[in-house]
Amino acid sequence: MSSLSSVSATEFGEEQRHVTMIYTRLDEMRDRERTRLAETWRRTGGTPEARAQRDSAARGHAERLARYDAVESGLCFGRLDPHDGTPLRIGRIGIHDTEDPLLVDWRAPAARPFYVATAVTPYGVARRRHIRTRGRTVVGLDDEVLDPDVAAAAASGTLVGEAALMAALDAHRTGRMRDIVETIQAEQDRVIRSAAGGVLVVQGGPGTGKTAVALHRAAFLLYTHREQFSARGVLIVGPNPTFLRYISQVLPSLAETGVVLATPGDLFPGVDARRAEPEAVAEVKGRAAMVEFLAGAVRDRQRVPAAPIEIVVDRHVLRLDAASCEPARRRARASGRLHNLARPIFADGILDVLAAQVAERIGDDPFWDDPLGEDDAPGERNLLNAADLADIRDDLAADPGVRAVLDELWPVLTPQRFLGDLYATTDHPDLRRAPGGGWTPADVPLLDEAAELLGADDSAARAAAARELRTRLEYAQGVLDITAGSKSYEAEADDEAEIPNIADVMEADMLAERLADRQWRSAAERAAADRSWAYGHVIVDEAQEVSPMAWRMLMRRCPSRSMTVVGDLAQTGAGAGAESWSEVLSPYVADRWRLAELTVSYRTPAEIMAYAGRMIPQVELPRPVRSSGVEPRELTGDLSGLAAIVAAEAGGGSLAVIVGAGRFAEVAAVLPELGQDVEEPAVLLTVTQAKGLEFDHVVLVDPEEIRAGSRRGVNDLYVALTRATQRLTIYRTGPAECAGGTR
Ligand SMILES: Nc1ncnc2c1ncn2[C@@H]1O[C@H](COP(=O)(O)OP(=O)(O)OP(=O)(O)O)[C@@H](O)[C@H]1O
Repeated sequence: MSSLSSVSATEFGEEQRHVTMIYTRLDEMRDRERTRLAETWRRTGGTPEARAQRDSAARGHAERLARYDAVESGLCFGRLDPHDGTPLRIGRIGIHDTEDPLLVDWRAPAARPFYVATAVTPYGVARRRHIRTRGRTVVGLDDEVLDPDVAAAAASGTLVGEAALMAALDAHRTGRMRDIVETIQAEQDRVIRSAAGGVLVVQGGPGTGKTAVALHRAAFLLYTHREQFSARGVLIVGPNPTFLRYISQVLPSLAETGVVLATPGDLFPGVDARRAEPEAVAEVKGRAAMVEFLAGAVRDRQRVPAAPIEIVVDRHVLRLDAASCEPARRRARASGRLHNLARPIFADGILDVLAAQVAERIGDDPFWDDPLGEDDAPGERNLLNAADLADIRDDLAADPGVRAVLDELWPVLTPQRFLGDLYATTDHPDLRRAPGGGWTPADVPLLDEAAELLGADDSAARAAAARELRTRLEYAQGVLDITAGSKSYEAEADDEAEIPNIADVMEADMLAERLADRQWRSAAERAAADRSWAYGHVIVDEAQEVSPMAWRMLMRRCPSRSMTVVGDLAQTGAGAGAESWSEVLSPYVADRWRLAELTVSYRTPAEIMAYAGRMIPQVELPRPVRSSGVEPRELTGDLSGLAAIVAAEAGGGSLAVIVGAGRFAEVAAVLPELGQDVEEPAVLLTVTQAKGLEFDHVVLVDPEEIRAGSRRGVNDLYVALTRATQRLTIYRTGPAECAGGTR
């Protein structure tokens, strides 16, 4: 077992000197970036390409500066003393002094023993030290001697850096999640450093650190595969904007900024899905059956006339009916193209039908079988040739009446128009709604599905891209010609003859590609604006809430299937949420996914966990790592009593009042000062809103109503019971005669 050792004043001083040296080096790095940034901005003018290069260089300097600022607090937090060799300091980023590492990045392989070494498996480490700092001052050192000879060395379940861990867990919550880089536990470290490829599912009860682990894994992957993942971007999906705000500071504090945080409702660029709708409707929209429903609705928009249609073109009355249009529809469908891309085939077929009717009227030769009388040879029945027919088709294609009929029979559709029209006309009772009024989060996967079914007529965009590529190629060729010219001139000096020139190492098309890649927007920004962007890695948090339709959309964003799926099936609240990971994943990766389980709850104290165990004995709970010494209390009273409790708690750490959705309005009326901004000291939330969050003190109103409130009421109650880090109050609103009383 590891043992704590006392630290002498000399050692304290030595540690302070080293920490000061690291900060001095950080200051130098910062100054250098600041100077470079200023120099870059001073460079003005030049070609558009030179300006773009300057912008991109400036962006790089600014990002590095921001990174150095972000790691200021707790820059160096650990030290490993090997049995032989020099000690290693572990910190938020790697810092070198000439050859030697002053500070090893926590993600580097050399830092790993800091998180996983135990007395049983010390990885060559004799001592592990947690360094606590305030500002730049060392305020505490916690040492563990990893001694395999100490008795009872088989202590499994040993907490790594227990003092530092307990200090972190007991700290007040602020409404912003903190990183756990100083106290990552061994089972968490294994998940964080798991290989990037394939789908990794991280299952664990509330408070086991799933979110924390997912975010640190993002930082680890970006560090380990920087090229690959910063070019394609990493997407982190969370259940709602409040949750994303709650976790938004973690990656910046780990000096990683190039990550896209989004809810599933944010993933259709150009659509702001804020409209609310009943859970039952969202559930219907999330079902896998919507795939067929939408596909059927697209086919329904590929029509033939139910009754004959007449179109007047140049005084000719032309007719279309089901029989004459059916071959065009068959041919368009058989092409296998998506709806919008198959429309030209359908239109061609219809124009053929109409052109034939016009030709029959104006080109018919009544004397075709006896053109000059007597025994003259028969001619063509129709006087028009192929060119005449083509002219007729062109005229028809431009005719507004014909175009209107084509739009009626096979309209070119955007996903928004298609879905809005479908909702307005469907006889599905849950889905029918008037046009307009915006989109809900559950509409977004349907818009995405519709986009896949409809296809974009991107011929104009492709032509523009081809034009741009030509321009880039010409420009690149120009650059190569100029540098090749300057080479032959400079090569007169012998010593420069060996210096390779850009024209020697790069073809024009390669250079053109580089120029295209070097965009001024970051990969994360470009990804967020592009529906068809393929991310390098996708992390889905609270993944149990994701509906089958939303999974389809997420999988489209990650064709490489390099994914981390984080959740707890026992907490599923959404009607369309998951009950089994294999059910969720098998359509995409069959059984090729791996499971990691987290078993220890770092949030919920033993007293609250035991209480939860009594309330919901059917749920298997994670093992709490600490106790608060405070038993949950049960109170009964009316709603004004609730207001009194909230008022009495003011200033005692973060507080959340959690209610079932059905009681929200009523409770909000008596607690008007409470909003939903989790950075405020006290908030009022529904269970769904509280998912993934935590507070020092939770007041849970009428738990039995939450349990009875939905098909997944037990899961909701489980979520609500496990949000507190210190204290839990159960408040039951009893009959009037109990008003204000407690029991
Ligand atoms: N190794 C650790 N060191 C310090 N704090 C930790 C550690 N692991 C988890 N925590 C803390 O425990 C709390 C719960 O973590 P987190 O929110 O990641 O759990 P979760 O499994 O996602 O919970 P839920 O299922 O409720 O969403 C957070 O405050 C987190 O910072």
